[in-house]
Amino acid sequence: MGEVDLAFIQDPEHRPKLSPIQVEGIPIIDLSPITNQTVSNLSSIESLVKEIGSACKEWGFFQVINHGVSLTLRQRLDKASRMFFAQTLEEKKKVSRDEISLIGYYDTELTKNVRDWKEVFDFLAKDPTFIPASSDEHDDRLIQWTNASPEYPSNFRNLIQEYIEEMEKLSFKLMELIALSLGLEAKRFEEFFMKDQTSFIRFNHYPPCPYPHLALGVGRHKDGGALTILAQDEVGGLEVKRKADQEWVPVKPTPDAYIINVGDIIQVWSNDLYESVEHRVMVNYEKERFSIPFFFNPAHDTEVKPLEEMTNEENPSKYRAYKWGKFLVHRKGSNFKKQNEENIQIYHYKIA
Ligand SMILES: O=C(O)CCC(=O)C(=O)O
Ligand SMILES: [Fe+2]
Repeated sequence: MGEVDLAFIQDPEHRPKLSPIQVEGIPIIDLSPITNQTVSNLSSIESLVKEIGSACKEWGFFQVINHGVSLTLRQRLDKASRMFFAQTLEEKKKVSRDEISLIGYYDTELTKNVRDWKEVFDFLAKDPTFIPASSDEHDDRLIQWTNASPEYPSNFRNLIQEYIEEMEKLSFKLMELIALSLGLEAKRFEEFFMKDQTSFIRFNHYPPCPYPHLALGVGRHKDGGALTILAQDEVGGLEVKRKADQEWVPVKPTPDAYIINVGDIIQVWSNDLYESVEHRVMVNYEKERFSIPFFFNPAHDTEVKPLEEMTNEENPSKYRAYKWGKFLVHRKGSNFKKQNEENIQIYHYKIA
């Protein structure tokens, strides 16, 4: 691709700095106190809970090590994902997203109306997943999203399913730690994810880009769900907007670590105590990059609003309730088609 395709070009204020500042990055948290154990013995994990709480408050992002997810499994999945993307476009399009089931392969995703320099393959944790038929609040119809099953590599589907189980286990543990850090019962969030979860995993491939100073792999955005668990490879490119000074800070790859970020739903549940932080992905002139985020999302009919325990007379609820499924459908629509307005954001539900 020699010529610049304008669809990918970011407005000047959103273009990346190719040599980002080298600074102390997001905290690295050692999960060994809870690996292979239940989060029941509060005293042994007190300092871990504090670390999680400060990371959520100060950064909205952290990395975890000693998380209990098998490295071999991660490596096998990573290899399978590379094999999948190395196929011809024609092969990959056999498992394309369609207008009904917005899950599968896609290479023309937009973030805030600018095209991302990437191709993706999405796979649901629960098949089928129930989703509202439209974002119209008066429309009660539901549809089902289902997974497309890639034929190649032949073990891809099984590996994905095995890995999703690990991601779910880790997500539940992290949600318990986050609940404790907010002064809530460890299992406070469990009910939202027990039935009809809308979680999904995404395989991202960012090919080398001839104009990395103008385009982004993923434009600046906040994750709309509850929690994201990201595996990035050794190339690097993820940047997080540091809350302290609004600088874009690179997240340096740490071998076998997962990057965790709080999504919009936790921001609302916590009544803004924790914030869903903006991030973006830079692309690279020479190197391709792969990443695998797992988006831990509640059931479509979850009514998202600040938890009662997080509000009181001095600190009233900062958001009106909204239905997660409606938000998700609205957001997905804007990733699919260019729109004349900004895509849906939680601040649209903010009580002034
Ligand atoms: O590839 C990455 O490092 C992050 C991707 C991301 O932020 C997303 O897919 O929401
Ligand atoms: Fe993201």
